[in-house]
Amino acid sequence: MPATGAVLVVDDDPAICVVVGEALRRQGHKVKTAASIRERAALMDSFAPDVLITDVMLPDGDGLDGVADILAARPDLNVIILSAQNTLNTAIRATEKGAFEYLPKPFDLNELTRAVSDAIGARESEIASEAGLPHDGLPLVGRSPAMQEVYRTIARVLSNDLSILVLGESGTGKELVAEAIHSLGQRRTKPFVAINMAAIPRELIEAELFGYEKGAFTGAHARTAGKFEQAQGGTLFLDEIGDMPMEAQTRLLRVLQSGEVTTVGGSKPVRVNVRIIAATNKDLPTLVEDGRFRQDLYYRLNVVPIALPPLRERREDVILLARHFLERAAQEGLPRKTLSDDAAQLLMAWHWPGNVRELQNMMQRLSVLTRENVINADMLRHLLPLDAVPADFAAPDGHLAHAIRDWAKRQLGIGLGQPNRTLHDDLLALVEPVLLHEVLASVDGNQIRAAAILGINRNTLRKKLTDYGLDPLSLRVAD
Ligand SMILES: Nc1ncnc2c1ncn2[C@@H]1O[C@H](COP(=O)(O)OP(=O)(O)OP(=O)(O)O)[C@@H](O)[C@H]1O
Repeated sequence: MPATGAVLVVDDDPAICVVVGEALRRQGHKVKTAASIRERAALMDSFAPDVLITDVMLPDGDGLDGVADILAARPDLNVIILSAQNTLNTAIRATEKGAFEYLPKPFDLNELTRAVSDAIGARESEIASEAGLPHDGLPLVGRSPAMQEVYRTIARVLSNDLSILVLGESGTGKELVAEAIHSLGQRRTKPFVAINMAAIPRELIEAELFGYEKGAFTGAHARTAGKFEQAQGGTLFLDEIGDMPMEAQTRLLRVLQSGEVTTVGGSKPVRVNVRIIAATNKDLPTLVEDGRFRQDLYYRLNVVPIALPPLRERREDVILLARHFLERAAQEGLPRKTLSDDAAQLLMAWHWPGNVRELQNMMQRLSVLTRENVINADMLRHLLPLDAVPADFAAPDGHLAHAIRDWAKRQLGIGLGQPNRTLHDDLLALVEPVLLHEVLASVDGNQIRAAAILGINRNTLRKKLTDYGLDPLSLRVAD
């Protein structure tokens, strides 16, 4: 039996209070709801919950403000933050305030109820320290679910020294993630040192990493500290770790195990205290299988993996990133440019083989090269290889976006003056059954596989099928 307790749900959306409240009551929890910070304060005293679930944007202020004070008075309380502002900033603020869990909206109800059970079960909940982290100038842009997952993991590793392995194609932001962990974490006053295994001749890697003594090899004129020593107290970023030669891997493993480095040609070990963040665009398990990467080193580095998906798998971030880079160019003194709707569509349709780096370069070029202030699709086509967008790729997405725009315009026209419209749900009710049907049909009605492809929980899928009256059995291919 999962542990049960008293839960206070604070959200100004009555629908969320009802749905979440019901789900928690079904699990045996006692639930009360509040719609504002004022109501929350009153119930904190009279109801004394074990878990507080609170939204951030509340009618009378920021739901996160005050959470640290509540926790100071009730250190045993577990706080779960819900937020529609799905940025790294919110994730970090939530963790800073000592929140047990942060769930971006829209959240999965099963995930929320599980978080409540975990919170009540975990008497020793890990409350992150009041580190006083900076809130401005956060480097990572993007609000896609994939980036939110990245933010949540970053927020969780700021107050510890666990080794991180950042995975992702070239240009997805792996180094930026490493820098963010360093500059927001407890080592931020110490050095961040990066070394790229693919950029250094193989025979020099050990000397670069561990340093060398005078005369260790031709040209070694003086004792030189390696990257480990340079990063003392801080963070060492080992980029392209999959390209590290085997001998260097063995030596690296020994350093990680002993916490000591010995320079090339030296004999006296030096104690080092560095946090390791490694990154690769290679499939390390395959390299391990092929005998090209040490399995023990892989396990040592892969304590907390952070996977950055390619940009084409988080298209909702493309426009946000594009605008961010145009704005940055403007701040650097280049003319300020904006994107027209059709330019934005074209950018969304491109498959971004070079990921965020490609998008960034493109925006910089546009800032310099276009004379007009508004960049339209024709200018993009003229200047950039975007006319190479494959027809079968761009067209369906483009048509879909057009269709949705037309539909939304129509609905907004119809709905003028009518309150309580539910446009978002109406659209979902139109498109979701089609998506579910196609995916289920592609896997012969197998709900487990369909849920995996869709990236949603199996129970969520089952509920949606019931809601839409879809029958997966009818999709089975007859033998
Ligand atoms: N989410 C993001 N928000 C803002 N800028 C980003 C983001 N992701 C990447 N960038 C920018 O894109 C460029 C490429 O990112 P980065 O160098 O971190 O990628 P990488 O995955 O380490 O690439 P490589 O594997 O080629 O070393 C950088 O200039 C970085 O600042």
